[in-house]
Amino acid sequence: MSVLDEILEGVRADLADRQSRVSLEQLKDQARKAPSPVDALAALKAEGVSVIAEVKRASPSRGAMAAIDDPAALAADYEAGGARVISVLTEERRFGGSLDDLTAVRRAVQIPVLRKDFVVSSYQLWEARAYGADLVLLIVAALEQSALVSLVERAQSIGLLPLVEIHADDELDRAVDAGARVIGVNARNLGTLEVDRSIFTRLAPRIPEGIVRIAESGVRGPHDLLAYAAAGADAVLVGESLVTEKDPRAAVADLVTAGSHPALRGERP
Ligand SMILES: O=P(O)(O)OC[C@@H](O)[C@@H](O)c1c[nH]c2ccccc12
Repeated sequence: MSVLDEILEGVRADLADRQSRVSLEQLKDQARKAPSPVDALAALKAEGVSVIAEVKRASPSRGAMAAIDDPAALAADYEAGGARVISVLTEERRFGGSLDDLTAVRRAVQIPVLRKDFVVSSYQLWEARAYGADLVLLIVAALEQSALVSLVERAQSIGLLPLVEIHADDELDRAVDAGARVIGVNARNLGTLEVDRSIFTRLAPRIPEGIVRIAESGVRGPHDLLAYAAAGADAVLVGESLVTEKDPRAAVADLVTAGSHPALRGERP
């Protein structure tokens, strides 16, 4: 079984448990009372390379990574450093996240917040909204095409912007067919956990004009951001190198400075 399959098994079990405790009607009610969504598309399309800074305690590839006692304070630091979006891992078993982290972060920042999880059901979209997310990750490799299509539509209909994640050519076609307006290329293969940054370089030129292109994983500092930018990234998603930093605010600011260099303006190879 691949790592992704193992993760999905745990995700489905935890989801069934939550569904037995909280009805969809209750969730929808909570979602109606949540703060209205922030315009995440505008944030991602703003000038320069947008930095999406991630709150992540652990991962299957690294194990425990950072303690993060106060995710809200970390997110506020990211925002102060110039991040345009905050990504919050909510998967519990392998990434050490929670929906409570999502709410804590939502309350601490003004910028859009992404629920980073393994979404397999529209129930999780309502959760994302109920706990304050503006964007939701949809991983093509984890979904049948019909499920991907309906989750993209459902997410949009409840005010969530879907970030559709791919790792291979056929997945790009599926993401475009599903109507994705924002596509993330994950340099990490979720089957094997290996990182290969050249995958973004290879896939980005094939992403149709008008779709936001995000490079995910493997950004260790400004140098990697610039390489992704040169390959056409509108935004980068950065986790490990920020959560393990002593001064995450300064680390984000360094990335933002690199990403706002005038030489990058209008770049779209
Ligand atoms: O920690 P990194 O290498 O900066 O990567 C961040 C992010 O791309 C990674 O956490 C991620 C990308 N896609 C995912 C899907 C599920 C869980 C995690 C991820």
